[in-house]
Amino acid sequence: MSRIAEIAAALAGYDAKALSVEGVQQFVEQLVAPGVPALLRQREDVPLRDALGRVLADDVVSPFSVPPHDNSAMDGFAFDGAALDGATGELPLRIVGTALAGAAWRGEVGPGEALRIMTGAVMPAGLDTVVPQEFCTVDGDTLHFPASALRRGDNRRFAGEDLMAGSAALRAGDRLGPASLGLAASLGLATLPVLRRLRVAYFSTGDEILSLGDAPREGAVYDSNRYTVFGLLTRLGCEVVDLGLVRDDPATLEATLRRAASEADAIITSGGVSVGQADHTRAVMQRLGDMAFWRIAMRPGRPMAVGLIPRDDATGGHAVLFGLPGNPVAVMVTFLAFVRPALLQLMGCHAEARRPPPLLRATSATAIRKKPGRTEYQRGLVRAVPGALPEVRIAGNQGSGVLSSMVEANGLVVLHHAQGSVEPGESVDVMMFDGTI
Ligand SMILES: Nc1nc2c(c(=O)[nH]1)N[C@H]1C(S)=C(S)[C@@H](COP(=O)(O)OP(=O)(O)OC[C@H]3O[C@@H](n4cnc5c(N)ncnc54)[C@H](O)[C@@H]3O)O[C@H]1N2
Ligand code: MOO
Repeated sequence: MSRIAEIAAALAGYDAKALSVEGVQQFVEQLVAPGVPALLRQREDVPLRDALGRVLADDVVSPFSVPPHDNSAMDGFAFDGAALDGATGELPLRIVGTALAGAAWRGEVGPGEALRIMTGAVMPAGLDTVVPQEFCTVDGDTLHFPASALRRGDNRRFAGEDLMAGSAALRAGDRLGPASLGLAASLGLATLPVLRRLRVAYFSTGDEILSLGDAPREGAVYDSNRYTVFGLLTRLGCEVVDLGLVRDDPATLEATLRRAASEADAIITSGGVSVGQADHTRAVMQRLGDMAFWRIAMRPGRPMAVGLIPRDDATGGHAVLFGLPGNPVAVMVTFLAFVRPALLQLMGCHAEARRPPPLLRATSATAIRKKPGRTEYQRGLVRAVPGALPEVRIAGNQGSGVLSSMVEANGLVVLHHAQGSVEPGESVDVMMFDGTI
């Protein structure tokens, strides 16, 4: 049985003509899963800066505690906080020396004494409290501060409060961001083991599409999808293979798909997956690969194809194909809903790193018409409202060819499958883009 038929047979209530968004997500997760282990074996060590945006191959265990010693969180004076017990009014302490960050203080600090200390300097044994210098008056070698200004233990940072020796600092499958790089650096690591970057090939189809540089022609539009897809893949950290604009001709389409499958782990096409008569795309995909053509209960993004295109070599491997609908906003929404999680899975990310951006609750400033029975994604502009839920306003024309409203928007209002129309003032879920798409 083909892999597509196998997954379809195992999914309760599967209907290729009426799939829910969640049904597609489950299907795609199962489709890409068998390809993941082979990719996980391909790894390299890279200098720390080059690890930004890559997926970590192994857990990183902290070889020592960070910070390595108890230290001061403030510039001020360290002392034994027992002096605060029952104290009222001004507390006098005798200053016996200075501890600078980076150099341990070797002397003794006894009862009634304090040590001038800088932020980050090691707390000497027996001292547990730091009074910030703003609270203090210094008179010769004597220090005064109001006892009520602090409590015992204030302004001391504990050894290991960031990382304990032996604890997991970073987890295999993490997507490494700026904080991860900094954390690795705090452990003294100059390189990190990362997984191979995922290679994704993409092309556009359609005889009415123009490449940049072509003269405008009646009835034709410029190829915007290839640039949107480039941006989406690059942000995800993929290596991109741009196979250009492909004419709607079976031989060229077949040659391009074969090349894409041999060069890449995944393929993204746009256009030609609906029911139009002139489209050869569907037929060629079906002939070459193990494919499903769906109508999804969502808007935009109703028609979509998914499948496996075998490689021409002897490995028996295949590339995962996502045939996205041609309309430019449908490309972005189907990418966010289905392609992004699948590519993150292939990249070796663990389940948490594959999650979609969290949904934010916002008050709709606009009436929204919506039929129950499909998931809708409307472009919205969210703004903060002091003391209340954020407000979201539907941005511009919602036609699935209208990219300008996507540029204007900062999030997608997610109208769930069973949800109906929304009145102004009702609250809705919004998925903020936040650098994701
Ligand atoms: N009778 C039906 N017609 C349509 C249906 C349907 O179910 N029944 N679905 C509609 C929906 S929804 C969509 S989405 C589109 C998807 O069609 P295709 O994937 O076959 O895409 P095309 O027909 O090739 O193009 C659709 C639209 O997008 C423009 N386009 C295509 N590629 C690009 C590109 N690279 N850059 C910019 N714009 C592009 C193209 O010019 C068309 O306007 O089908 C509906 N029809
Ligand atoms: O998928 Mo079409 O409206 O979803 O653009």
